[in-house]
Amino acid sequence: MPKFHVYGVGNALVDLEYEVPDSLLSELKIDKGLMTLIEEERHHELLDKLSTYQSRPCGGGSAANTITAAAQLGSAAYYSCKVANDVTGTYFLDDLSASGVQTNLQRENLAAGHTGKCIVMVTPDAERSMNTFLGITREISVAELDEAAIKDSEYVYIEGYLVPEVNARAAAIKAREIARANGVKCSLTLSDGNMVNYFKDGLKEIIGDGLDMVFSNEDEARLMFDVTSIEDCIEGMKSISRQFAMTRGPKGAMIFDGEKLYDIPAKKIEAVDTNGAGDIYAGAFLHGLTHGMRFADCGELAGYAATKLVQQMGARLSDDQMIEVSKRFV
Ligand SMILES: Nc1ncnc2c1ncn2[C@@H]1O[C@H](COP(=O)(O)OP(=O)(O)OP(=O)(O)O)[C@@H](O)[C@H]1O
Ligand SMILES: O=C(O)C(=O)C[C@H](O)[C@H](O)CO
Repeated sequence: MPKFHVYGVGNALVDLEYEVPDSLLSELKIDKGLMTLIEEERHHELLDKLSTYQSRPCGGGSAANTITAAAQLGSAAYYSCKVANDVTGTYFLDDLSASGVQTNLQRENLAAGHTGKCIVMVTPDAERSMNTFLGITREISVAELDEAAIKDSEYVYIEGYLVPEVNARAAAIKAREIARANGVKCSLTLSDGNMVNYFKDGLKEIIGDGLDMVFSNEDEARLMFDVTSIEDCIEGMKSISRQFAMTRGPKGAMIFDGEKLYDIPAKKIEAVDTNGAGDIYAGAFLHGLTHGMRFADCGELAGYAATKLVQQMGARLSDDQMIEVSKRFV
């Protein structure tokens, strides 16, 4: 038995989440529903403009959300990432260790700098628009990978958000190569429309000659394969991965186990914040896959967890909430 069920690699970010009206997005020229990379100056400018709004920090980072969710459900999990020796970095690491996630980082050896932060603006339609200041995670590279841990894992999970920086992309590709050479399954999330729009070739480099499992929402799939119909998205997803899950917000998800396609509807609920919906979906799905659950049941578990998450603010559920999720699927 491998030591880890899931090994993730991605950005380490702490989210600062704000509930804002749509008019503020237009005023601040924010791309609605997308993730935009910003520099430190813009980060401070946005914080100033948001100073009259309530916010609370919360562990974020797409793959970190996924790996944490899997760990909360009981998976043995590892996360490769980079934080600085500041308050935000300590906050991020405390969060990971509270969920039992192992990492490559040692608190006494953290470099100086700024840990990455993501300003998440949530509008009344529950859509999240993100502005990310990567800080030190911009430097994530193959040095953050733990080859022995990858070899001792059942699944590697890579976030598409690693694609813009050459060194980060190299780490994603290396993680896939180590996995492939050692019979470890490899999965990826396409992450975001902007990543697909601007870095499609880089994502193709990460995908290589195909993966075991890919997570995408339907908009990302449309952009990735330059198609409009859901049928063409499905064909596109089949061309890059043996299995896949294509999430569709309130419509649920379409999942493919290599032979059969399942259309799994979502429960009708009132969503307040969709930040992290795709992340927790992937985490619960990977937990199911690595714990002998049938493929369709992984989709049910993932959808249940994601639908629970979007009914509250923040990208993560508490340990107690995750225990409730897991109890429904024993
Ligand atoms: N409005 C909603 N009602 C019910 N379930 C929802 C809703 N929005 C999201 N979900 C659940 O979350 C899953 C993932 O949602 P979605 O397709 O929006 O992911 P995403 O776009 O990757 O999210 P994000 O990028 O914000 O993490 C859906 O398959 C569904 O189970
Ligand atoms: O911007 C990135 O790189 C992200 O991964 C953003 C995350 O999805 C965000 O922190 C959500 O928790």
